[in-house]
Amino acid sequence: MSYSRQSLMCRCYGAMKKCFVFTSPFLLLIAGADKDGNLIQQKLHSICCMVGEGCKYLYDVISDTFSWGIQHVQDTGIFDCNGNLELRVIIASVVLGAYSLLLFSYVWKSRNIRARIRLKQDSCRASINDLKKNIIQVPSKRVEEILSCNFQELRRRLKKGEVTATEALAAFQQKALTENDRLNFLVEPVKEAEDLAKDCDQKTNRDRPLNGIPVSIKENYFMEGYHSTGGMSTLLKYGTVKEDGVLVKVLKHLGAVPFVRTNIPQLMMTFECSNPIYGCTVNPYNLKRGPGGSSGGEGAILGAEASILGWGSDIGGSLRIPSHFCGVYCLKPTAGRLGSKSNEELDEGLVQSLINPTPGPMARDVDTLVEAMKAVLCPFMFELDPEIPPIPFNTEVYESKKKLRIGYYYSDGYVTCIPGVKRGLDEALEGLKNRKHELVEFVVPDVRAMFSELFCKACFGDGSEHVMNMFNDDMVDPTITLIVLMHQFPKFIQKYLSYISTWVTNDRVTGEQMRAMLGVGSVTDWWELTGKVIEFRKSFLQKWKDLELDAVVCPTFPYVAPPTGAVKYLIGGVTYTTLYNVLNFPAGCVPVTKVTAVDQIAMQDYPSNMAVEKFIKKYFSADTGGLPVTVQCVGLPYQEEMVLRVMKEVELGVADLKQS
Ligand SMILES: CCCCCC/C=C\CCCCCCCC(=O)NCCO
Repeated sequence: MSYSRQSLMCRCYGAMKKCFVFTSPFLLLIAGADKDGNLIQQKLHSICCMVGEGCKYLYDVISDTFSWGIQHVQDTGIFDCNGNLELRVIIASVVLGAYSLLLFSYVWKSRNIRARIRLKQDSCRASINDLKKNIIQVPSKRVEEILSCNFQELRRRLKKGEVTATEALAAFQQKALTENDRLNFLVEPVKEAEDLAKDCDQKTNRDRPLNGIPVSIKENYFMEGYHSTGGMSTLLKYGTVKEDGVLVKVLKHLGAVPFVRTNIPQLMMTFECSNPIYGCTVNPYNLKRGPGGSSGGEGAILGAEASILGWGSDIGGSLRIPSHFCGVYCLKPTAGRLGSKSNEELDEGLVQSLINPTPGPMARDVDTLVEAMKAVLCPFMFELDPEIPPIPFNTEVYESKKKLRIGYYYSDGYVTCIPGVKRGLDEALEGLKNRKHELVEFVVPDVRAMFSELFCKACFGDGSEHVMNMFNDDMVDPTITLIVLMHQFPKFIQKYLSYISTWVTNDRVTGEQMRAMLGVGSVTDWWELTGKVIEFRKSFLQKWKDLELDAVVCPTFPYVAPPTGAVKYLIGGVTYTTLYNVLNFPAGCVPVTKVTAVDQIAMQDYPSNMAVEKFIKKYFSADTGGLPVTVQCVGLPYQEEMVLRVMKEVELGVADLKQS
C-alpha cells in the first residue's frame, strides 16, 4: 500500500481537523474579548500564572501582540468598536459553523465507514454459512481419525491415497467451523479450497511435498480475490487482491490447500487480536484471554487443533507471541530468507530498510516446521522471487549430532518474567543439559534503548504519520484507541505527555517509546539511526562470538496470555521478541509447560516497581492455570536450520523430563 493510495482528501481533512480543533479555543477567546482585548488578557494571565513565572514572559509577548492586533483592527475601521459585538458574533459564528460542518462530515464519514465494514462482515458471514451448508460430508469417525494424525502421518496417508485431500480438507473445515464459533479466529473460508483438494487427489500430483495438506493463512497474505486489510477497513476501498503473493503461489505449487484466512489486530502492530471488521479472537485455553498477535487467528486455530500448518508474519513478535499464548510452535526466519512479497504490511509506512517483517510457519510440532521450510525453500520460489537468496534447506545442519554450546538468560533486564515462564525455561535448560549440550549464561545488552531508540524509531520513523493518516477514514479499535488518540495531539503536547507518563508509570521506556513514535526528524537523523542499528548488531554479534555460541535459549515473553483488552498496559513485554527483529536473527518457539497453581502463588513475590509490573501482578496472579508457556530458540542470521535443531532438542529434552 503506497502513500499515493492514501487519498489526499483524507489527509487534508485530518490536518484541517487538527488545526481547527487546536486553534478554536483561541478563536473563542478572541470572540469573548471586549474592544480592548481585556478578556483575552485576563484569561491568558490566569493560565500563565498556573504554568509559572517562566511563562509570564511568553504571556507578555502574547498579550502585547493581541493588544496590538486588536488596536490595529480598530484602526483599520473595518467595524465600529463601540458596538464590538459584531466582531465577536462573526468569530463565534465562524467557529460554531466550522464545528457543525466538522460534526456533519464526521457523521457522514462514520456512516460510510460503518456501511463498508457491514458489507464485508456480511460477505464473510455468508461465506461461512455457505460452507456450513455445503461442507463435504465425511463420517465423524473418519474426521476424528484424520484430525488425530500428526503432519508426517497425514502426509504419508495422503501420499498413499489412504486419506484423500478432499477428506482431509473437510475434516479441518469441520473442526475450524466448530472451534470458530467459540474463538472467532476465522476471517473467511477459502472458496477455491475444494477445487484445489480435488486437484490434489489426481494420482499424478501425490508426490508433491505438501500435497493435500490443508493450511491456514493470516489475513494479510496476498490471495487473489481476497482482501488484505490488516484490520483497516479503509483498505477495503481498494478491492480484492489481483494476484497470489509469492508464498501462496509456492504453497499451491507444492500441493498445499489454503482453506481459511485468519484474524489479525487492527494495524498489526499490537499483540491483541481485535479489529472493527472481523471482531475479537479469543484464546483456546481461556476464552477471557487473548491469543496474541498479530498472527492471533493463526495462534488460536492451531491451539484449537483446527489447522495443522499455518502461515503468519512477524516484525516485532507477531509469530512468536501468539505461539507462546496459544501453546504452538513457530519459526520467525531471518527477514529475507522467505522474501517480502507474500503479505500485505500495510505497514508500507512501516516497511523501511532497517527492521523488516518476515513471513513464517506456525505448527503443532517441530517436524512440521522443518518439513514446511524444506518444502518452500525450493527452486520454484527462488525463480518466482529472485530477491530471495537461493539457499535450500540445510539438512546436514539440522540432522547433525554435534553437541551444542547454548547461551541462555532468564531476564532481558527490563520486565521480569513471571514464575511460570521462568520454570518453563528451567525445564528447557534441564532437558538440554540432559542431552549433553553445554549451557553458558548470556547477558543481553540494553534492551531499553534497543526498543525505543531503535525498534520504535525505525518502525515509526515518519512520526507514525502514515498509519495515523489511515485513521482519518476508519474506526479505531478500542484496543488501540489510546495510542491513536495520543497521536491526534500536536507533537509538542505528545512530548509533554510522554514525560508525564514516565513519571506516572515510573518507567522510562513508556515515555521513550512515546517520543520515539514521534519519528526521527530528518534524513540525517535517519542515517544516524541506521548507524546505531548497525552498531548494535555488531556489538551483539561480538558478544555471541566471544562466547562461541551455537544458539541462545531464552523466554519468548515475560508473561502468558493476558485478558482481552489488557495489552495496552503490558506493551513493555515486547522487548523479549523485538530484540531479534532489530538484530534480524531467526528465532522459533517451543511449548514447554503450562502455568500451575504453584506458579500463581509465587506471583506474590513478583516486583511491582513500574506500572507494567503492577499490571502483570494484577493480571497474572490468578486465572492463569493451564495457560501455555514456550521458550524462544535463537540462531545467527540465515541459520534457521540451527534454530530448528535446537527447538527439536528442547522438544525431546522436555519430553524426556516428563517421562522420567
Ligand atoms: C497504532 C498502534 C501502534 C502500537 C504501537 C506500540 C508500539 C510498539 C509495540 C510493538 C508491538 C509489536 C507487536 C508485533 C507486531 C508484528 O510483529 N507485526 C507483524 C506484521 O507483520
